[in-house]
Amino acid sequence: MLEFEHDSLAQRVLFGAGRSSSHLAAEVDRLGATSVMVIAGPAETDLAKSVCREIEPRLMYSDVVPHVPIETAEKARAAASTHEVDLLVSIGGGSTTGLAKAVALTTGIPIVAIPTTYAGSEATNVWGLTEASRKTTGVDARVLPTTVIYDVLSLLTLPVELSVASGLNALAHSVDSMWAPRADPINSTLAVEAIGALSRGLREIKHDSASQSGHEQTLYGAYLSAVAFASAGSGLHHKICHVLGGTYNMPHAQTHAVVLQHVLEYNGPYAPAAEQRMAEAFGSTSAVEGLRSLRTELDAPTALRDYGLQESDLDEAVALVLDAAHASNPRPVTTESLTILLRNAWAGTTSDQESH
Ligand SMILES: NC(=O)c1ccc[n+]([C@@H]2O[C@H](COP(=O)([O-])OP(=O)(O)OC[C@H]3O[C@@H](n4cnc5c(N)ncnc54)[C@H](O)[C@@H]3O)[C@@H](O)[C@H]2O)c1
Ligand SMILES: O=C(O)CCC(=O)CC(=O)O
Repeated sequence: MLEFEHDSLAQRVLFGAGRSSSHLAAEVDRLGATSVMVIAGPAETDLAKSVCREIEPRLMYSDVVPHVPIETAEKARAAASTHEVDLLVSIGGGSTTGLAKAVALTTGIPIVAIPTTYAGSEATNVWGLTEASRKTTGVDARVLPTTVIYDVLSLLTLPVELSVASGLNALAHSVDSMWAPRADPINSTLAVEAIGALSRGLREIKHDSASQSGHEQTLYGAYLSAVAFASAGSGLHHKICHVLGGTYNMPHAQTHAVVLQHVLEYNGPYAPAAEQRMAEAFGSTSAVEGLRSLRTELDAPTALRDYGLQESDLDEAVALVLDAAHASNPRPVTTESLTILLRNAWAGTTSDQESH
């Protein structure tokens, strides 16, 4: 029996290599904006100047901080108010999009997002803010960018390690969508298509870090993944990464890249239909094996301890994730099972090697 409720988010998506500048000018015109605030971190300033060459921004704003601390959000909101901004343009990764969303959340100012990583925040109505070492997330229609402009040329500068980690962040949106609280046949289908595109694209990028077709496939897969994630919600994987990012200031993409294999190994046997569909998308006999061999080929990040998590943080992290873990998970999550999962992710060992 097929029975589900599905909400699709309305958004304009413009995809084209070398088109970001003209697409942005056309969108500013279409939206009738007269006071544009461009948000781009210091490393993306030159790119932003180039992308904005056909418009006249009122303000170029570069105070971007990972995980959007509330103080950073408040300063950006004040700048938007001082300059009577009527359109936000974010040019950068998820941290930059996240800051634009924080401004939109309290002001309702529309966003045009031009992503430069595969994080996918541009396609979701999810916001995140960090206050006193705790990350809060929420869903609000005001933060969904009105328009997303994808230009693969803005991603060719990504170092291969960051492409891999960020691409695996996108892959995690898809895999987790297969068992997240609002998983349904529509978001599962998007997720499966995304897994195929991301696997192909990332292999091409690993072979040639400036491969345009590799980045294009990965960008397409990242968009589909984010749409699936926005629709299906956060599953166990996202709950874990949310705690690790917000509480221990772990780097977002690398954390996702490490944790994904452990969550897939944990849940896969308890979700056989999803596992089978993902296996086909990976072109493998099982999803677990498909992800394992992709990660090996990509030389993906393997251990959370390499990214700043201390062994002494693990017990607290387990407790925080358990508080947030959703009952929809296909396999029950207990203190013991989560401790093993997180300890393995911390040490970079697999469930059959068990770290102690
Ligand atoms: N709200 C959502 O739906 C959602 C979804 C995914 C991620 N996020 C949030 O996004 C943040 C992580 O985003 P991220 O992983 O993109 O990291 P990021 O935006 O912090 O960027 C990581 C690094 O990559 C650099 N960079 C970005 N684009 C580049 C390019 N094209 N070439 C070279 N360097 C480049 C940046 O300068 C930065 O140093 C987290 O805070 C996460 O919570 C939110
Ligand atoms: O915007 C946020 O910080 C919360 C959503 C998020 O980070 C999704 C993810 O974990 O990739």
